[in-house]
Amino acid sequence: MSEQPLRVVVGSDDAGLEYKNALKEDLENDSRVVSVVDVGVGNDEHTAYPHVAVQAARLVAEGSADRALLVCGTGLGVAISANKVPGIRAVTAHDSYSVERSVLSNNAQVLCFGQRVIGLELARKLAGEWLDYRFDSSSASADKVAVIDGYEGTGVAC
Ligand SMILES: O=C[C@H](O)[C@H](O)COP(=O)(O)O
Repeated sequence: MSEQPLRVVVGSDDAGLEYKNALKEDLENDSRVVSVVDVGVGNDEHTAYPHVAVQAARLVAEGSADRALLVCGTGLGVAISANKVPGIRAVTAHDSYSVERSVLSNNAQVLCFGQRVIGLELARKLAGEWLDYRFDSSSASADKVAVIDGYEGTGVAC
């Protein structure tokens, strides 16, 4: 049975613009993706990365999108920012195993890349792999993700 195609949000600051645009084009031409929403930045825009990352993460948190792919210089600032949105698990991952586990272990909905850290072709390959993974809510990892959620808000794990 084929997986449900994904609704993906893309976003970047000016330091990640080139990769964001390239990844967006890949996603738009990928049958595993049903829609791509670009929350910026556009050419010659200099919005600070937290604004873009939080806008993208909110779309995921409210259920308007399944995942977000964010790019800044390092992939760190967008991840930190996206994680401020309740319910969001955002990671920076620049290797294949971490990308896989970000979904299968952590049920992360947001993947972040650093344009100044990895090559474009590696970013494209990792993004392609990422689309194939789906979290298994019956896996042993699910209880651990629930613990993360339990800390959210109250600071006390359920
Ligand atoms: O994490 C932050 C990003 O890398 C951003 O693109 C660059 O931030 P800076 O200009 O503050 O170094």
